[in-house]
Amino acid sequence: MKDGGRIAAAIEVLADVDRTRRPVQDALKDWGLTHRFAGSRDRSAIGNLVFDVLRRRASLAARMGSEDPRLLASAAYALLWGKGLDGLLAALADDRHAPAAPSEAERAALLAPDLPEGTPAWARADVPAWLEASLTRAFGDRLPEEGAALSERAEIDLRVNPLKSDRAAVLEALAPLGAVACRWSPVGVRVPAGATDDKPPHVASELSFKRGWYEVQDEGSQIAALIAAAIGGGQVVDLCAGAGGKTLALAAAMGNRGQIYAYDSDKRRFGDILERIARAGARNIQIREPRRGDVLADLVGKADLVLIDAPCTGSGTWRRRPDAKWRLAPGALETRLKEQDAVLSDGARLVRPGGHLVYVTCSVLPEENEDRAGAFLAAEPSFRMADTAALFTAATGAAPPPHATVPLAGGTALRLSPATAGTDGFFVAVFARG
Ligand SMILES: C[S@@+](CC[C@H](N)C(=O)[O-])C[C@H]1O[C@@H](n2cnc3c(N)ncnc32)[C@H](O)[C@@H]1O
Repeated sequence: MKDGGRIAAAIEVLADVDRTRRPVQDALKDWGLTHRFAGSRDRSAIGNLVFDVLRRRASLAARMGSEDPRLLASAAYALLWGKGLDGLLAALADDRHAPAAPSEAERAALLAPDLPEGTPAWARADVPAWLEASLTRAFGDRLPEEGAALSERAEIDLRVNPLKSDRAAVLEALAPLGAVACRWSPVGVRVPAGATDDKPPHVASELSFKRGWYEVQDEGSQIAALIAAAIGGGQVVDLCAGAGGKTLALAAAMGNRGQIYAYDSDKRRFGDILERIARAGARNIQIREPRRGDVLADLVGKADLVLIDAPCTGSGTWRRRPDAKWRLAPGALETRLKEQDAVLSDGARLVRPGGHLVYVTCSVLPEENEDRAGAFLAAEPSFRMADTAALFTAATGAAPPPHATVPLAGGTALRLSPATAGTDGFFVAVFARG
């Protein structure tokens, strides 16, 4: 396929997502099934263009004065892919499957040096209008740059598994993919995402992955697990274990010593956790499946450390799931807040006196983060806020990135973001039980 046809395909997929409100991955997959002539490079280009439009949807729409997928995809091709108006016109002229060329007024919009006057801050920052106040609370006058960084294409981060390998070996094995060491995580490796029609690197098909040398895990998530591990303690509960991303990171950081109890209230979320544990060579993980009755009753007041990787809106991961950014609704946020309070209370009872609770979200919204931490401290007077920023330094050997430290109730929490840390957005708060 030529670029004109790829732009037309991206428009079709975007229109499908607008019409059906279904996840973009499903729409892309269906497009692929009904257009079998498209090669894998074409599919990558179409997917990349669709995702790039979704990342910048609000600012592209403000520029073009319309949400018409034809204009959004054309603008993304010309402006985000660096082809310019001339490159766009050439691609459209070169392919009979291409969409209509832009009108005179549309061309002027594409060439304008800035967004139209009066474009609201949320559209400039490419965040949902209803979250502008909340994100301004989080980022203050840095909202434009934080929003822009949340709208970039993300690299792929890997966590090296020291139970099976080391960072030098993984860097060597993945040198053909352009792998480099991560900035903060001592076990982090970063692989570039690629540009325009590049296929995303398929790190899971490498032999080194199958040997258990690394897992795919954002550096922010690695840091959260490293902070928990830096606290120390042999009896650890991972209360929201899901498929075990943080469980495995903890097992590795603990050198297979101690005991990690991995629980999730929804057993379907364990997914392929057993396979992952086996591949990683982790031997200190015990899975506690939810059943009738309290399957954690024997751990009440016993845990040195309870990790709560809480259910959240995922607003810190918008780079990877840009359609979720626009689908998120106030009702879903309200539901997450209730779940977060509930799971914090579930976790608190497990912590022994002198033990710690680590609260983590992959969200940057204060409602899910410092507000939940404040509500927790008010509800559980035996806990006090610890110095999470100091634990960041203990875990990484570096001071936290600028703007990441959140002073809170006499201690500190951390808000990592793509703009400040180059990671997904994460919040980490450590509480100590008196
Ligand atoms: C952010 S995900 C966990 C991701 C996982 N820790 C990882 O690193 O791959 C949150 C998980 O919390 C679980 N969850 C929600 N409420 C819970 C509760 N009250 N108790 C335990 N798990 C809960 C959800 O089922 C979901 O799997």
